[in-house]
Amino acid sequence: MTAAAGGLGGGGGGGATAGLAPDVVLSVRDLRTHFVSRRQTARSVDGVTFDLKRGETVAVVGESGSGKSVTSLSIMRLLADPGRIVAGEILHRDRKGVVRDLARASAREMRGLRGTEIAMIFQEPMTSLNPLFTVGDQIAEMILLHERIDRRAALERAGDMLELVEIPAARRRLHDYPHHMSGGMRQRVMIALALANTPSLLIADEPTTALDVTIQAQILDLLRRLQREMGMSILFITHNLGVVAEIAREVVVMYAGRVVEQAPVRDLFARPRHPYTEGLLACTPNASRDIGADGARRPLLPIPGSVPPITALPPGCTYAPRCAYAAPACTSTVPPLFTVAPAHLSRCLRTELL
Ligand SMILES: Nc1ncnc2c1ncn2[C@@H]1O[C@H](COP(=O)(O)OP(=O)(O)OP(=O)(O)O)[C@@H](O)[C@H]1O
Repeated sequence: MTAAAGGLGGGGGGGATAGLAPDVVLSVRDLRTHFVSRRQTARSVDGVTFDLKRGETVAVVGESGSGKSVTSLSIMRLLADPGRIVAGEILHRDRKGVVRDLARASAREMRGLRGTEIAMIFQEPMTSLNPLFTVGDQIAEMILLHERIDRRAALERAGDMLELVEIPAARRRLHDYPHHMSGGMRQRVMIALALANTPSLLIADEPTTALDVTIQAQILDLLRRLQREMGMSILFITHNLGVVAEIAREVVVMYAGRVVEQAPVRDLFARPRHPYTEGLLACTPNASRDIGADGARRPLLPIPGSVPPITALPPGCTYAPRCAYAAPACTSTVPPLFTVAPAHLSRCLRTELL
């Protein structure tokens, strides 16, 4: 694969970059990531498009298997074999204003970008933390990878990072091993590690899913504060629409590898326009929606059925087999994304019914 950075670098024009607004840090354009084997093709991500502005948060939401993680791993270029980006662009603007198409960046360029410009946090902190080293050493090591300072200065900075993520007695905890810490504290250490080099983009893949509700709220608060202070952009991956309302300004709803609805958070909650989003909202615990006009609690209703296997999608709208509004036309045509309101897209032939 050839490096495209030279051609796009500097934001000096050139086809793709020319259309990138100056406040956009990440522009994913018609991304297609497939897993092709001799027996079958999994179109795990099939035409995903969204923009993420500086200092803002976009949430990607959907049930298990909808393609959220494959989208984030495509951006990081950490796809497992035989996963390949087969089409589309992933334009990223670094802190110096240089725009690269990550879909075409070389492995060497990606190594330089991961951890400095683009960082990732996961549901399970132990996927990022090494059990054999103290948390201080791990954060210092991350800083030393990208900065020419001495070890003592790096450890000092690691202490600052632990303070930044509000770990009590931070400097003393530098010498702890990850397994000495609670799940919530480990998640804070992972955030410190991810933010050690002040990335322009943080990808957070279900970072609060494994935590109890109180700790979850604290971690979301922390991410919001750090985002305000550091000005980074966050791509937040979750299956939980309740969390989306807390953190994001814009939502991308995915189903079976495709975007089915995309809108500012408020509009999506006020008036979901795709039956799948309506279904997700109906099974999301949320105070304002759980209580009906009569004051009675509404039951949370799961969406019937499950996401179809990505290698055997039904023809037409892939949600039609589960959809209460499905009409005969839905099973013959893949609907395009319709603009149903300003900045609000829905991939449904019957959007007007909602
Ligand atoms: N290595 C792989 N080989 C083949 N198919 C894969 C591979 N990795 C992912 N897929 C398929 O891609 C589809 C999307 O998976 P993905 O992990 O992105 O879903 P997700 O929405 O993130 O779900 P979850 O919330 O469970 O992580 C799934 O159908 C999955 O089976």
